[in-house]
Amino acid sequence: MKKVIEKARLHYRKDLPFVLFANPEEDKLQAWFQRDNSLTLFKGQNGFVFTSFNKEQSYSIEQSNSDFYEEKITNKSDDSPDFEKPEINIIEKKNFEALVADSIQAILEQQFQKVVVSRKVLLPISIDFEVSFLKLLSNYKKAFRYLFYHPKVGMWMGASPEQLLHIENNNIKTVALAGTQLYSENIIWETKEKEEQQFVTDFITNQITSFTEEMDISNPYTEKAGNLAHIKTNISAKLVASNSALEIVNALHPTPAICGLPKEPTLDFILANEKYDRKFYSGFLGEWSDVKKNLFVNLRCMEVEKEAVRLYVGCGITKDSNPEKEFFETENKLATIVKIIKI
Ligand SMILES: C=C(O[C@@H]1C=C(C(=O)O)C=C[C@H]1O)C(=O)O
Repeated sequence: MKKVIEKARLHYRKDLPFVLFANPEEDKLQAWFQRDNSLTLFKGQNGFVFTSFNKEQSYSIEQSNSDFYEEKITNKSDDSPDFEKPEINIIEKKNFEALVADSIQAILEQQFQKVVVSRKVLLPISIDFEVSFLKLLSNYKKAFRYLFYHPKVGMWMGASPEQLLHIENNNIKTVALAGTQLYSENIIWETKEKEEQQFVTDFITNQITSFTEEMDISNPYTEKAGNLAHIKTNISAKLVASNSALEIVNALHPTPAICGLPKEPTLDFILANEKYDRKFYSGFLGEWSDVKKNLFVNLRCMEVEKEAVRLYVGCGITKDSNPEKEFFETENKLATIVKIIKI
């Protein structure tokens, strides 16, 4: 594993693009190191895809222009002290609660049924990205863990609990994930959370129906993600046409797990009201090849700069939401990613 981390350090010093990633439940670290610093648009070619929330930026670390490495993850769970979560900023809290209140109002006016609003938290610190990524790897084994760097895009890392799409041998798999609370032994979900998650399941199954047959939809169940719990439904089916993957991604993204229902008015609402650019947060990323597509939603992530990190968090709003409760939900999500920071 040292080899990949050292190679990443050298590549970073040379300002060359790379991505390191580990699939959920796998103790295998995979890496693509690009041979030059070109910024390549994603057009369905083999490689690693990195796409922004608004799809305006969609890039590929192309297989044909990169060296691939794979190593067993050997670092043990890191029990060094966690980075302390910053104190709550009263202005940020008020602003976010006002955004949630506006969202509820729009829902009551029947502009849409559910919207996911988010915020960004700036920490003026310089982090050790190698150690932080190692901590992320060992702390969130059930998540899709990654570190992406491109000199023309920046550095991002995260531990996503949410698969957008998996396609292999004409079998398609995805999930509907929503509803959040702190993890405990006996979790009870309220109607609000169940409804919020059902919106996602219905949207996804609707969007993929015309591309698939023999769809199988699991019952919703509780899924642990770090110290949080979500409601999850597994959806699988067979593809009716083998070259429809790009169309399916377009039909799915952005799902109501990170945007809203219906898609268009909620996207407009987010762009008009969040008042910041989500960039790659809640976009999608992952492997894309002729044999396999394995994409995840970019959640529980941060953007790493030389002297600052930006953390991105959001939550789903329905008519029954409570602004302060939703703010604390984003604080809990923040805690999962802040934990892995090493300065
Ligand atoms: C938007 C985020 O997470 C999404 C929203 C959730 C919710 O509203 O409960 C739960 C899981 C994710 O689908 C985030 O982590 O920033």
